[in-house]
Amino acid sequence: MRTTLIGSWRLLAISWRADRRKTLAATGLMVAGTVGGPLLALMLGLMTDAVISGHVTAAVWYGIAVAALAVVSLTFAHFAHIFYTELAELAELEVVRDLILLTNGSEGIEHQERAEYADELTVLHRESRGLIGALESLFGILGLVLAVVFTAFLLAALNPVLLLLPIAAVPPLLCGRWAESRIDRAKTDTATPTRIALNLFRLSTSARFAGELRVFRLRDELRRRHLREWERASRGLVRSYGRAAAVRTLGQVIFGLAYVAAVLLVVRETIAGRRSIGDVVTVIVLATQVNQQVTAAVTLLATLQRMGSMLRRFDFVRKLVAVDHPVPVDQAPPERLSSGITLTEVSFTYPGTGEPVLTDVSLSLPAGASVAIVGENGAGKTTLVKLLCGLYRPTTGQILVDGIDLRRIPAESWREHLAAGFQDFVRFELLAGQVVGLGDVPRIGDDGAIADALDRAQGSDVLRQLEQGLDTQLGKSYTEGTELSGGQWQKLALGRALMRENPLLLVLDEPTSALDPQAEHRLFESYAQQAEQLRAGTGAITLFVSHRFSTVRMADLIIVLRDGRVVETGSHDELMRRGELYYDLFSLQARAYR
Ligand SMILES: Nc1ncnc2c1ncn2[C@@H]1O[C@H](COP(=O)(O)OP(=O)(O)OP(=O)(O)O)[C@@H](O)[C@H]1O
Repeated sequence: MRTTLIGSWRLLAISWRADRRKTLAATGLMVAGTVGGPLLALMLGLMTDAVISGHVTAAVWYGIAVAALAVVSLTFAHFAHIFYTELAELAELEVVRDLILLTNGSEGIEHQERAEYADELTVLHRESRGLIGALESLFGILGLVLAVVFTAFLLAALNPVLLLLPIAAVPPLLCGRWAESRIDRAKTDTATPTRIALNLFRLSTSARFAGELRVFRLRDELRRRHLREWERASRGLVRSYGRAAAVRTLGQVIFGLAYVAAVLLVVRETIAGRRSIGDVVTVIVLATQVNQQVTAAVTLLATLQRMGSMLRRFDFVRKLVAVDHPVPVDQAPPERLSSGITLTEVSFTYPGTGEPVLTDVSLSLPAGASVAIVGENGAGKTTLVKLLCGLYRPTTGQILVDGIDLRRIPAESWREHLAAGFQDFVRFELLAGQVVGLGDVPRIGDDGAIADALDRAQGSDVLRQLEQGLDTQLGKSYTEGTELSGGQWQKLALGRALMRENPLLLVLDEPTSALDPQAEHRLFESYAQQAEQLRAGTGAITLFVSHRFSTVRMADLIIVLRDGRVVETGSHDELMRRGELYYDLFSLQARAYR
């Protein structure tokens, strides 16, 4: 009940924030529409008595009142609906915006690794579509409360025993609430298979994976898996829907018996001459309305309860996303790096996993240096990069930027001083210029800056191949969209990484994996120049992760990772002289290319 009440209050607040005038209008219309019902029952009774006693004028006026009230109760709800729909659209926009902010506006991305976060988000996405129904239910309930009070008053005036009729409405309400909470629990229990089934469906229908799916003949396998997960989810849901329906029916049967008893009571009093025929008409109509009110209340409360649960889920997700700050966040990042970035005994374990991915990493990345991180697959290179970008926080140990604990620098401010090209870069389906310009949003329309960044990323050739240059729409989602090759997308992503002119840290995580050897070579020459400029400008560190040792050797400092530990650091020459892991990896690759 608490969840429903709090949820209703919050829903009303969302609606009020969205549009006060429309909220008031919708409430007024709904209240008038629902109170019209019991009034109509009263007028019908009075009209019947007027007809029987031969008071024609009174009967006509009562008849007009009945007609007017019938129009009010039948039509006002429709007018109110127009307002709800608009309000619900605005409210849904607010909820969707909150969802996007919750997912992307947080400090780190730890929460996105957690299964319970993904499950809650799956349910939230689905439930947020029900806002129109929820708002309608909320206003409907407000009107119903008034209608029930008014009906109870009229029934009590006829015979106080009839007040038991609304009381008999309590069992269906309780049964309805119980049923709804079972359904809610079933949704949470089945969120994991639902999410997996949705992912498999996306995988099976996405054009991006179509080639691989066909080559490996995965269609049937994916379909089988999708079906299995879907059946797991729907079996749980169907079972809970069945139980819920049985319990709801039980509640309605209890009320039905009370309804029959109430009508029989008034009929008996009328036969005994203590009541008029008009009273019987009034009671029959009122009792029918109580039945409708109860059925409506059960349905509306169920919707509200569902919405209350959705808003509670929001709070749960907010808590998951919230980051506790063990140290005050009170430092600005330096405008220029003077000493560099230091890691002291940094260890990191991904949320929800037991094994550390990085262990006791202590490093000094000097200001202005170009640094390469190498190591076998799974050694922890990308994880280290993500820690430096502030996407995760070390489980233990510290990262210091010119002596300032990174945790004390607001995440947003730190990221403003980063430029990054990731291994799993995003293929934004936008205009080509925007795909690059997103790297520095304030300059997204600055064609000169975009062309310059692309030039430094050795990606100007991509532009020349596009018919409308920077204004070419990219992506297969558009009929007119141009699709690019993997390497072309990567060049644009690199251009995006180079849009920011004065970063403190330029991160390039396998920036050349999709490029041909010539393009790669030109790119690294260009990086060397940029690293030089950045060194002179902001003292920035250029950090890149690469498996290609011919490029790695250019770095001032090479860090060799193995199983999450730093096993060697030094320049290419130093590491070659040492003759350990770096020497082995380098020699192996050199032999393979010979
Ligand atoms: N999001 C994640 N959740 C849990 N474990 C993860 C996650 N991402 C990576 N790992 C694990 O962390 C380890 C290091 O991964 P990481 O991506 O940092 O390696 P890498 O050195 O960059 O590898 P590669 O050269 O293949 O890109 C791997 O064992 C991987 O399974």
